[in-house]
Amino acid sequence: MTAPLLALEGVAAAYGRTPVLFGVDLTVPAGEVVALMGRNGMGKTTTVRTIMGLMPATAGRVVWRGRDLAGLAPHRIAHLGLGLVPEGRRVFPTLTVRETLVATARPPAPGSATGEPWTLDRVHGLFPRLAERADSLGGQLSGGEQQMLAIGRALMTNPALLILDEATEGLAPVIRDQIWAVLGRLKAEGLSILVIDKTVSALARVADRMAILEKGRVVWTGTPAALLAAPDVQHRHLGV
Ligand SMILES: Nc1ncnc2c1ncn2[C@@H]1O[C@H](COP(=O)(O)OP(=O)(O)OP(=O)(O)O)[C@@H](O)[C@H]1O
Repeated sequence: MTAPLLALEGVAAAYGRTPVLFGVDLTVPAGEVVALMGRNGMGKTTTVRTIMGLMPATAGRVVWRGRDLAGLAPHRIAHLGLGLVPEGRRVFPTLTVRETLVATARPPAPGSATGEPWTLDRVHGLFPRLAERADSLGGQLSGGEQQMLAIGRALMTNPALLILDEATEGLAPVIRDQIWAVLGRLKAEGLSILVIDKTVSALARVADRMAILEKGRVVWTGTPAALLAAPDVQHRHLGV
């Protein structure tokens, strides 16, 4: 069996003296879409921050293609092929859309190309709105446009794994639908994706496997079909 692209093995993390993750086990196999779910405050964003090296794991390991990422700075981790679409989008307010996309462009990390490299034209093909807004400053964009830009910016780094933290939160339904459609296209191209979101039905359509985080631990994993067939699990762990 080949090693998974990303594996979290018993990962713990804390804010100061307050532990938040208590041993997270999570695997993203190459070419798969994994959904990470959980109610507010259960540790999803903290898990992402720990993967990206934005905070240290106090126990356990984050392993990328068999390599322990402990001690690597966030930019080094990103350069290995992890592309983050952060919660809250964090677009650069004083750069134009074009400048943002060009400034973040990188070739794929060695051995991690999953298809045709991402270019400005390819990102515009995915999000035509970004072409129309190419000369607008990040700070002038609507929430939906900022989200498209955050995804385009991550794709321009030619990631082997795209990580999206609440990428549809607070957006109009029509924009959410566009983003889910884009994730479907990226999956069809073979990109590996770790997606955090609250919309179970949309996640179930795109994901190969799903994991539920509760109080800093993964308490359930399974297929979308298994989750959809288990309303008690959804009710107990997701409050839906
Ligand atoms: N900077 C911080 N300092 C202290 N505690 C924090 C900090 N950020 C998050 N926490 C706490 O850590 C826990 C996990 O938060 P986290 O943001 O990882 O959850 P989440 O599952 O992503 O939630 P949400 O869906 O609300 O984004 C929460 O109890 C939260 O209050």
